[in-house]
Amino acid sequence: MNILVTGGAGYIGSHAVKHLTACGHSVWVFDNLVYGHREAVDAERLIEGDLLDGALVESVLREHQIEAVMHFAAYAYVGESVTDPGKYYHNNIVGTISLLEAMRRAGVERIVFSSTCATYGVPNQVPIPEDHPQSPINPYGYTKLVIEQALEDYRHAYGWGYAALRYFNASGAAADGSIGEDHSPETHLIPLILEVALGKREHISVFGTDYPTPDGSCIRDYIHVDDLAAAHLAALEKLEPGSAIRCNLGTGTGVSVREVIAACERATGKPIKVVEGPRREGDPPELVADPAGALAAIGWRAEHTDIEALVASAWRWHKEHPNGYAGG
Ligand SMILES: NC(=O)c1ccc[n+]([C@@H]2O[C@H](COP(=O)([O-])OP(=O)(O)OC[C@H]3O[C@@H](n4cnc5c(N)ncnc54)[C@H](O)[C@@H]3O)[C@@H](O)[C@H]2O)c1
Ligand SMILES: O=c1ccn([C@@H]2O[C@H](COP(=O)(O)OP(=O)(O)O[C@H]3O[C@H](CO)[C@H](O)[C@H](O)[C@H]3O)[C@@H](O)[C@H]2O)c(=O)[nH]1
Repeated sequence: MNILVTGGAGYIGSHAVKHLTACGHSVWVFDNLVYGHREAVDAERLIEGDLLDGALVESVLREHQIEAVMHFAAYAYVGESVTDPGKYYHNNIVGTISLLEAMRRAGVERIVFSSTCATYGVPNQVPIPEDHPQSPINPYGYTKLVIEQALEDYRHAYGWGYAALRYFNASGAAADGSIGEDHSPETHLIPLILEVALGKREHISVFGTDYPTPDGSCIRDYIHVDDLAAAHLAALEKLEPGSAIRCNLGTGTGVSVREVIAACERATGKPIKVVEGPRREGDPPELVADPAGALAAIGWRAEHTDIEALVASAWRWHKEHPNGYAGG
């Protein structure tokens, strides 16, 4: 299939591109490289451009006879979305509508969209099933919820098939060590801990030790990027005209911040200095996916379920690329 991957030079998108290509699909990457990395993808498959340029997107869709879009491109810093909401509403909503309209003009009617567990807000039930109310607590989560609704409206109006995949905490790196996580600035827990192991950072702060969890730190569901990539293809293969797939992508197992730190110590063989800090605003105590919906909807379940092995895959990338892609 001819597939356009927006945001394909970013962390999760580049892993999806690698997987789709390995499975024999013809993949084109559309990325403005604001946060993405040229080195993360095959240069011949990279189209540099912005989603807000609808005419360019339309011409790319037509030229490469694109049959389906995987849409990863977005801004994804929760904290920044609170302090600079316009940046998020503009890029994530206006940018996506620009993409959808270009697809409409070019006659492309299948899309797999990167949504997030942040659309649930503070859950009233854990593990979280797909029919849990969606009530985001930050602008980032709202932008993703708006697009979920837009996709439903396009399905209703035009008979499109779409999948909204709500990821939990994307983590890990490709098994062959070729690509990995390189966000700048980095805010995610695992790469920050690994920077301590590399000697680039003095300590890791635990954001809150008084949560109502067994060890007092927050619990999350860490899902390997290779599993996310496989889920995207599984969802795409299920898409029919008029079909709507909404599923959580997680392992179903919660891991606390302290447990992640301990797994990093084991995987790296290095002691990690920990500083206990206050809670970070907007962090729900526990976010864990109910994975049953994804198994039923797209026949997918996470294969990387061991946190130490997941961290080890990330460690391989960070050890070999201590300065990320910039270091070669
Ligand atoms: N990282 C996570 O844990 C997580 C969890 C849930 C959902 N998501 C979602 O998954 C997607 C990918 O996340 P990621 O961690 O790989 O982020 P990332 O920043 O590494 O990748 C996003 C890519 O999109 C590109 N981009 C952004 N706006 C663009 C635009 N207007 N036009 C063209 N390209 C544009 C960026 O340059 C970047 O390469 C995002 O939509 C994010 O909201 C991520
Ligand atoms: O230095 C740090 C960084 C994080 N944490 C904690 O580690 C856990 C994971 O934090 P991350 O920042 O790695 O991930 P989030 O759970 O905040 O964010 C993830 O889930 C969000 C939805 O809530 C968004 O989708 C976002 O893109 C995705 O990375 C949280 O409990 C956080 O408080 C720390 O204790 N110290």
